[in-house]
Amino acid sequence: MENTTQTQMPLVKVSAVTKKFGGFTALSNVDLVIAPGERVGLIGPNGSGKSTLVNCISGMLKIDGGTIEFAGENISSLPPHARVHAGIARSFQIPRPFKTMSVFENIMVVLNFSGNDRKHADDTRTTEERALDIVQGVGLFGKKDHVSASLTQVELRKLELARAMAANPKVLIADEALAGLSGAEVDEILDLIMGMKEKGVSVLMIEHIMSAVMRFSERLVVLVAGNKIADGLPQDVINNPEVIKAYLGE
Ligand SMILES: Nc1ncnc2c1ncn2[C@@H]1O[C@H](COP(=O)(O)OP(=O)(O)OP(=O)(O)O)[C@@H](O)[C@H]1O
Repeated sequence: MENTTQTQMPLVKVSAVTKKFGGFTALSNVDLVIAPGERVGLIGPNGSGKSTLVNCISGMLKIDGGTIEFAGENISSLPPHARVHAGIARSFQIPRPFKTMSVFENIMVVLNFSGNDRKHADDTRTTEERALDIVQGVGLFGKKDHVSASLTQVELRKLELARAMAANPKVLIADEALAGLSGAEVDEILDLIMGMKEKGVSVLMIEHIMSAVMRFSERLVVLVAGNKIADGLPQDVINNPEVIKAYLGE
C-alpha cells in the first residue's frame, strides 16, 4: 500500500531505519517519506515504535542502520540542535515553556535564539511584531502578558505550538498534541495544526484519537512491533485487514 503519487523531492526521507535497544529491535528497516507541506498521521499500538521513530528523526536517538535525509541532505549523524536549525521542530514533549516568563517573552526567546536566523529575507517586521503575530495566530493575544504557569491546559498547547512555529520550521512533529483535551479543545488545536499547511509546513502527527487522525491525515502510516505495515490514503489504511488485526489483537 505504498503511496506512489509522490513526485516532489521529499522533505523528510527515512530509509531502512533500524533502531535497537540492547538485543531488542524497536524499529526494523522502516521507510517513511514526507513531502513538503504534507500532513502525515503515524499510528500503531502501544510500544510499536512511534516515539522511537520520531526520536530518530529529531536526533534524540542515534540510528543503528539506514539513513535519514532532510531536504536532500543526509542528517543521520547531526545532533538534535542542528536538526532544529535545519527546520525540524518537535512539539508537545520537549522543550517546555519557561514557566515564569509571559507568553510574549516565551516567543521572543525562541525568535532570538533560532527563529531570527531562519526568517524570510523579505520580512520587514521587528522581532516584537513577529512575536505578537505568532501569539495572535494561535489565539493567545489576550494572554500575551500572562506568565505561562497561569495558562490552562489548552492554552499551554497553543503556546507550545506558537513556540514551535517561532522557530520557523519546515516540518513539525506533533507527538500526542491532543492527549487529555476535551472534544472542543481537540478541534481547536487540530485546526491550528492543520492550518500549518497554509504556511507550507509539513506535519507528522502521532495520535491515538482516531477521529482526529482521520480528519488530519492526508496519508496514514502504521507501525506494528517496529515494522511499517501500511502507508497510504487514510480510508484505505484503516480498512487494511492487517491493520484491523493489529488493532483488534491489542
Ligand atoms: N530507551 C529505551 N530503552 C529500551 N527500550 C526502549 C527505549 N525506548 C523505547 N523502548 C522500547 O521500544 C519499544 C517502542 O517504544 P516506543 O515508545 O517507540 O513506542 P510507541 O509506539 O511510541 O508507544 P506509545 O504509543 O505507548 O507511546 C517499546 O517496547 C519500548 O519499551
